[in-house]
Amino acid sequence: AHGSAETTPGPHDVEYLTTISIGTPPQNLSINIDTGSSDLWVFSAETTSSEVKGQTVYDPSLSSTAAQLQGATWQISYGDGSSSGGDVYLDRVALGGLTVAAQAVECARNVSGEFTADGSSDGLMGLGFGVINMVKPVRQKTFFENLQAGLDEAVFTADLKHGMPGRYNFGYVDSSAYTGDITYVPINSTDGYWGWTSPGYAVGSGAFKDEAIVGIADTGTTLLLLPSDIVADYYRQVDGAKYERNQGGYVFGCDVALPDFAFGVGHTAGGSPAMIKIPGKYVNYAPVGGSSTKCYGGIQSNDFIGASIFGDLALKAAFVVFDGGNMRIGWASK
Ligand SMILES: CN(C)c1ccc(C(=O)NN)cc1
Repeated sequence: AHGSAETTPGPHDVEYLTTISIGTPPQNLSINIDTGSSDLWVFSAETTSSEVKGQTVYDPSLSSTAAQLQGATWQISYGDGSSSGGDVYLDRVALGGLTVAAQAVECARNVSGEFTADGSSDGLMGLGFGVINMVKPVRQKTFFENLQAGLDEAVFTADLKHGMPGRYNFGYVDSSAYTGDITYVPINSTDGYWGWTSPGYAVGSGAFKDEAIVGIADTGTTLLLLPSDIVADYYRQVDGAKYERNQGGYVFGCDVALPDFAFGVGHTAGGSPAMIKIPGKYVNYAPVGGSSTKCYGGIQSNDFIGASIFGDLALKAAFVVFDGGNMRIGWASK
C-alpha cells in the first residue's frame, strides 16, 4: 500500500497542516505532522472549553469505531515549553488514502496557551519513534509504525515548500519530486528522533566548512537551529544583522540581502558531500512583533538544546526520505 497527502503552510511557513480523518463517520481534523515527537494527539470533546479557540475537536462518542483504552493517560511537553495531556481512545485513522484500523488517538483534556492560540492546528501527529510515545502505562505506536509492515516500502517522504502546499507520501519515493540523487545517511533513533549528522556547511559562495552538525530532522519545528558559531558565521555576512536578546535571536533589516545557506549530507569516500542549499530569501522568517522593518532570522542558535534541529526552514529546501525500513534518512535537492 501507499498514500499521499497534501500539506499546507501557515503564515510565514510557521507550520504545515495536513487533513486526517478519525472515526466512523469520519471526523476531519487539520493536524501538524511532527517527526520530532511520537504522539498523535487531538483537541477533543474533552478539552477544557476555555482552552479551545477555533479548533475542530474529535468527539469519540460520535464514532462507532472508537473504544477507550482503559486506564491509559498521556502528558507531553515540547522544546518550546508548550504541553498537553489527556486520555486515549483507539479508533480508525485515515491519512492520504491509508487507514489504520485501531490507532491510538490521544484526546486532550488540557492544552497549554501556545496550542490554544494556534487556531489552525487541531492536534499533532508524531512520526518519531514509539520509544518516546508518552502514553502510560503502555506506550502506543505511531501512525507510521502501525502502517509500516503493509507499505510497499517502509518509508515516508516530506516535500515541504516555501509559501505553497507540499506533500507527505507514505510507502514510496516519488522520483518526479526531486532532482539529482538522494543521498542517504544512517539515523540514530536512540532518543526517539530522526537523528543524523551533517558533515558541515557553506555560507553563500564561501568554501565548505568541515564541522559535524549533530541534529534531528523535525517537521514540527519551524526554523533551522544550529551551533552558535555557525549561526554567527552566517550573520556576519548579513549587513546590520545583530543578536537582540529581547527578540530572542538574530534580527536584520527586512530588505537586506541574505546569502544562501547550504548544509552537507553524506561523505563520498574522500569526496565532497552532497549539499542542500537554502535560498537566502527563505532565511527572512518574518517581521518581529510590532515592526515592519525589523525581521527575525530563520537560522538561529541551538544553544540550550544540545542538538541541532533541521526544522521546516531546512526541510522545505529538500525532498526528504524518512526510511524506517533501513533506519536511514535521504536528502535530495528539488
Ligand atoms: C505549540 N506548537 C504548535 C508546537 C508544535 C510542535 C512543537 C515541536 O517541538 N515539534 N517537534 C512544539 C510546539
